[in-house]
Amino acid sequence: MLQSWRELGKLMATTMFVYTMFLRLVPPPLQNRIKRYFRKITHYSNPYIRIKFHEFTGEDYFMRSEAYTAIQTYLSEHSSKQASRLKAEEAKRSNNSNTPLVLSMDDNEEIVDEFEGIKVQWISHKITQKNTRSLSLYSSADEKRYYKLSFHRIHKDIIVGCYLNHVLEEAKAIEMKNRELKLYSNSKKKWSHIVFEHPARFETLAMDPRKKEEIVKDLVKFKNGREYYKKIGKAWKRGYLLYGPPGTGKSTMVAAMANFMNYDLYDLELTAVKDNSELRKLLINTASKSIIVIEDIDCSLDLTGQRKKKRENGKNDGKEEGKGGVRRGEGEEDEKGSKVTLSGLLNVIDGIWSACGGERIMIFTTNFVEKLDPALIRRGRMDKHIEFSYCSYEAFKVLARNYLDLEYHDLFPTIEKLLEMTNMTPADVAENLMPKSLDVGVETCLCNLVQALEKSMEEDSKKVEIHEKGNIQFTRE
Ligand SMILES: Nc1ncnc2c1ncn2[C@@H]1O[C@H](COP(=O)(O)OP(=O)(O)OP(=O)(O)O)[C@@H](O)[C@H]1O
Ligand SMILES: [Mg+2]
Repeated sequence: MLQSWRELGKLMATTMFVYTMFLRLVPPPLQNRIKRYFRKITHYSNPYIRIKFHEFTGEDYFMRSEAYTAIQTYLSEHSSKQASRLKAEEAKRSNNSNTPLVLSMDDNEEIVDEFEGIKVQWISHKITQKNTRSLSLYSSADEKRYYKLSFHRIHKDIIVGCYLNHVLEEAKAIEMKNRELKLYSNSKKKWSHIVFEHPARFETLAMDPRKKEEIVKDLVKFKNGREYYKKIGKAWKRGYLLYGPPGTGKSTMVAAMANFMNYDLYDLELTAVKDNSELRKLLINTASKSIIVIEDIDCSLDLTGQRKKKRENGKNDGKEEGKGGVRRGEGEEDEKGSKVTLSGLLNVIDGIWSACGGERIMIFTTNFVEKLDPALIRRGRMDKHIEFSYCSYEAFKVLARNYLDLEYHDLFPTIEKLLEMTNMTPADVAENLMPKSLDVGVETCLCNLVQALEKSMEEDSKKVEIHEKGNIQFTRE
């Protein structure tokens, strides 16, 4: 293919040369007519179609073309494998890319791309024009760049109809992959953001590997589920409830999910939301491909009882005051705190927000799942409930790998037994494994952990003793 393009190029160049020489010999009135005929002849004899995408468009060539940028992104992913002349530019910082440089094809370089078995050719052209008007001290020339796409006439419909769309979609996906993630938080009715740079990854998360794999599969299925959600007529949203004791990795899991999905994170502080309508506005203003997390949902709203429970001391209006001054009923006034209600939250999750296109994940975390209103966490709202518990031996092995670069040690079996006999959170195990100074060796760290586990066991047995004594006294009384 490339060979035939080259040959065709040579033939065209020779023909163009002969043609221009010939035009010079012809008197001007005849030139236009000859030009018209020549265009017709070349149109029928040349089987290839060429499309140019200029870098700058608009009347004064001031606007950078989005199509050009997208093509550049798309080709930079393919060109580094094919093109022999590349140019390097500094990459934007991103969680998923460790390479500081991005390679793309150099000017006047060409590559061949394939789509549904059809080969197309891309050439990056640079034209340098003398710029007499330029006041720049550094450059006296105007550089114009464009990409030229060539393909056989018979594939026109597929290339124009599908391939170009494919290029734009792929470019979007590449940009998403390489972008900086953002962490949004809400204050004064608005979202503000900072760059999200959390190192948590599924590989470093200490939990049962089977459970981890199940969660990863679930996320992948969700990510690729655009058509599926359309087919079943459900909004492309998924809810996760993460519950378990403090320090078991719930917040770490949220960060790992954001990194894995390459989604922005919206940390929604419900107690800072004035009322249901503000909540609605905030949620509508979240972007597609994002995770909205409400940490410690049991503390954010009073969602701990039945929604219809009546207040014992006051007028029985079917509403109750929440822990943070947040109420559970509709329309109740509270001058001090947030007036977000459980039903308000449910309405937003199920209502308008669900109708916002694009994939979004909502996560609630809590230490007390049993206190939550079942309506809030029923399947369909919180589709997947993930329990976080105390450190198992499998989880310990991940932490030992993370913190000490250790696959096995003679103390591992002792630690395994101790972990079966007492409860310690991954946060505490991690704290004990962390070397306290640079000269502390692996063995010292493991011994620290063994001691901490033994101490925890002693405390457990003391608690049992006190409990038993209490029971005995109670029965005597
Ligand atoms: N499963 C885990 N895997 C790896 N590190 C963990 C895990 N659990 C806890 N840690 C470590 O302990 C620290 C605290 O964990 P994290 O904040 O995720 O706990 P949490 O479950 O969100 O607690 P809380 O309920 O108090 O919010 C983390 O910074 C992390 O270093
Ligand atoms: Mg947390």
